[in-house]
Amino acid sequence: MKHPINVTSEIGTLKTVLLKRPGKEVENLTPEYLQRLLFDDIPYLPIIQREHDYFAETLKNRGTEVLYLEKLVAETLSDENIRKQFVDEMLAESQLTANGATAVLKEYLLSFPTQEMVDKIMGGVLKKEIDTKKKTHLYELMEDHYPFYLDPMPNLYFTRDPAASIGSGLSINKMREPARQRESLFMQYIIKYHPRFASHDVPVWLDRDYQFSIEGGDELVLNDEVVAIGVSARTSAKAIEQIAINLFKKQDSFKKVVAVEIPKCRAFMHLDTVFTMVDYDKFTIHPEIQDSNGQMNVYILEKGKEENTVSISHRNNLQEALKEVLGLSELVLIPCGGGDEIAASREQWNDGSNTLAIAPGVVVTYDRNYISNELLRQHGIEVIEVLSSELSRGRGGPRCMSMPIVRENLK
Ligand SMILES: NC(=O)NCCC[C@H](N)C(=O)O
Repeated sequence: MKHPINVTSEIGTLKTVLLKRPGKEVENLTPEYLQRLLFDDIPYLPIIQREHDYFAETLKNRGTEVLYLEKLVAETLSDENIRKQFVDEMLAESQLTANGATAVLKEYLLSFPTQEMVDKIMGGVLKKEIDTKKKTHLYELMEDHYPFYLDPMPNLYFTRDPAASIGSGLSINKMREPARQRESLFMQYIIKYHPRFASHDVPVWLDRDYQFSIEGGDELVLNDEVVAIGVSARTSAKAIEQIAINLFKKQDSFKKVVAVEIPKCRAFMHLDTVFTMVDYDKFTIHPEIQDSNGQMNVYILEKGKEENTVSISHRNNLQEALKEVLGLSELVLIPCGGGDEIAASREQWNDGSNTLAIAPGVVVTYDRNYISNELLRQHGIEVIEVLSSELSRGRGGPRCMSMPIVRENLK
């Protein structure tokens, strides 16, 4: 059987992708905890599901195999011992909001059939679901208005971020925000125990035990030699240097990691919210990541002379740096919102720069970003629009909502 992971570009024809259909976790959002759970509003579940199904159908209609995270996890946990081990680990990482809840929660979760258990872990467990027994301890008698034992994971439909396929392996990410840190545990189990992956010894370039954060929205595989990684609010310079060292050592096709520094703010949380690749020589960009002279900090990391080191050189122009590393004489940056101050800002907020390429020059985008979409078309890109009223409330677009597992290699 062929190796189960193969991603050697951002734009090669998308053969297999991992999605997560939004579920109960989205309905467990309340205004009080929105900020902490990294949402700006509460999506309406039936509509966000309809929009997500439309997104999945769009990909399937173009020949992409769609895998669902929630199904892979349930399949992974079909063995009783692995299931118990997973629940233990998940509970240990869940910073339970009441002392002594672990044992009772474990029993509760394991009482469900596996798929229901997985959906419950993802959706969150309310205290009132299991608070039936007589309260005997002081802490149990104390008034506590926090509703959850296990927090919901509403950001799971952004499958891009907890892990990223690079070449034949992946990074399983230490995520920056507490609200998302448990998400990458699912991928760790899938890679280790799911029959599709387990027997293939999938290389892990950086795993979730690494001390410094990195998220998939910052990791862009430009070709089989070059990876671009955003230095962002979510991804640290230290993790970038370490993954570069590991990639140069273990996967010999990768020669360069381009670290692109972007402003550290909520609207630009990952590199892919302001910059994506749409064709061999075309990228979307949100103009605000460059200064008034069109400059920004870009660092090129290459294998160092000593073992486990990198050599680093600085550039201050993204377009020129990309031409250099990709060996191109011309390269186009297509500005989000056409560069108009208001349109750019509005459409970037709604992920106008966050395109998912499904083949060279073919992208999936949100329908609401009509100015950016039109501009992409004017540059010869085929733009396939998907519905976005509710999906966009989580602050991520088509690239964020998809984790490529297999892409065709570029010729
Ligand atoms: N790659 C991405 O930019 N993903 C979007 C993540 C949105 C999510 N609400 C978050 O704040 O992490």
